[in-house]
Amino acid sequence: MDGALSDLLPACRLWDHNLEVFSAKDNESGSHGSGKEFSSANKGSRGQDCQTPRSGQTSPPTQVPKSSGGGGDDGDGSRRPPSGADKKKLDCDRPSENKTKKKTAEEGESDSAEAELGSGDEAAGQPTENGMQAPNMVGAALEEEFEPSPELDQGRNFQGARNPPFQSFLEDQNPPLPLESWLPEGGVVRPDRSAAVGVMQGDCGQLNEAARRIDHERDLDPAILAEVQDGVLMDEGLIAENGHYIENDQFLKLEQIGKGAFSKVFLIEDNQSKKHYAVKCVPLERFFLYEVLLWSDLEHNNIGHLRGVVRTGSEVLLISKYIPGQTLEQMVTHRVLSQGEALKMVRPLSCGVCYLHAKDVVHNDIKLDNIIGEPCRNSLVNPVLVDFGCAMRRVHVDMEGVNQLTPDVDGVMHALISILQGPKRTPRARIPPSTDERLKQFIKGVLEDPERSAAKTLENWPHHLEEELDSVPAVMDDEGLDEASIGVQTLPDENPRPCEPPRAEWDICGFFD
Ligand SMILES: Nc1ncnc2c1ncn2[C@@H]1O[C@H](COP(=O)(O)OP(=O)(O)OP(=O)(O)O)[C@@H](O)[C@H]1O
Repeated sequence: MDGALSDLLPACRLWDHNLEVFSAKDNESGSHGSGKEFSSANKGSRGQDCQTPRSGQTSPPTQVPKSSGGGGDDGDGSRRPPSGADKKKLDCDRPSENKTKKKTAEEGESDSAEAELGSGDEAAGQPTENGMQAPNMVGAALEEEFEPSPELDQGRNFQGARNPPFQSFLEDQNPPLPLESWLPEGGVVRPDRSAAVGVMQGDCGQLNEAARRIDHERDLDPAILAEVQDGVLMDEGLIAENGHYIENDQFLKLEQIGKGAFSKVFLIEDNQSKKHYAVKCVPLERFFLYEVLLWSDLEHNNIGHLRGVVRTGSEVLLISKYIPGQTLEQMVTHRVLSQGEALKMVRPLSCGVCYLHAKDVVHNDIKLDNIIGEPCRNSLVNPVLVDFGCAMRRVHVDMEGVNQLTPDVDGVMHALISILQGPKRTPRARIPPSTDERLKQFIKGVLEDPERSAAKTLENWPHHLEEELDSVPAVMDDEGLDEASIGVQTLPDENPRPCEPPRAEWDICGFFD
């Protein structure tokens, strides 16, 4: 591995160089690209702390995407809506938009772009053959808001276009470099202005396109946003009507089933199909484009399925397949699993993680809270990984001393240990050293190899170990099991490390040496 790494050192520098460019762009614009390649996405964008590595964990360099289009960063990486000053700056950066507004004012017409644009459009708001609403007054206003400007067309608010030193650097090159050459492959381009506005049935590509559009829409006047929905549904059980997917009209909210830092998750029922889905409601300013781009084409038994994205007013609904059951976090507080059971649960989880890695997606936030235990026919549960808010695209250039899959390997190990610790969560509970060594070996083998398919993972899984450990209790109970025999150690109370993996023993980073 070392050899391969040193061979790649020149490439590392290239990557670092690109990182600078991406960081500059992202910091300025908050346009996150297609998720094709980037160093590290994190929930910093939504004010969460997942960029903080777990103790002792080596993490890839972190960049904090900031609010797009003039929105700011609160210092903690969280997004906030554009302030007055931001908006002013944004206005300066959008000459064509200013021009339009100025023209409107000069003509003494209504302040509202809708009024100006809507007049004479007789077909406005009428459903078309495909059930979509024809561009109406509001749609026209949206288009007006998206009046093209060179930099927006090349990659929204592209840093180079508004940064004179950077632009002159490009021009100074011999031959001069076009701005586009600095966009990452598949970088965010402005959505097609003729794209329909409303909610439609579509495929994964259309869903991603809608997500990009929604990401841009955060800059729009809330009054305009309130008038029209936008989004794509890609499940036959989610049925939009006349470009709408509205609570009570097209679906019913049944109950709240989860809560994130900035979101609430509800169980909904589609009014026509009567099918159930989970809907994560995120304020538009907290909408994280990468979450959708990286999640939308994932189809695996152990990965949640994104089925639709809809913006309603200033809220974005991420609609996914509903997974009945508790999170593993909730589960382990009520059940004590044997080591074998825990291992059986980690097996399909590892398959899901291998599937992700084979698709170059690193989840980056694997923990019991983000794994839902779907009841199966046998008494076990099928673990399903959700929440792609921290996910990142793996870059195919190695970084010095950092394996990009480490956070996920670490996450699976941590999950396994947390399951084994069970309800008691003794600060330093751990499995017996002999088992520890064997587990380390196969989890290392299974998860560090991005080429390994999920099927191969299953093939190589040490089923014998599961059987062997089936009868071995995972935690000491209140009656006081023999601590030595199950390898549980408890640190003194003054030094508690709840929910922390015992790093020294697992030495996960050491796997990659
Ligand atoms: N598809 C689903 N089916 C059932 N429950 C779900 C589903 N998706 C999410 N949940 C529940 O909602 C909780 C929060 O969801 P999720 O982890 O996606 O939000 P979050 O990322 O924590 O939110 P935020 O990004 O605002 O922090 C989960 O822990 C789970 O209990």
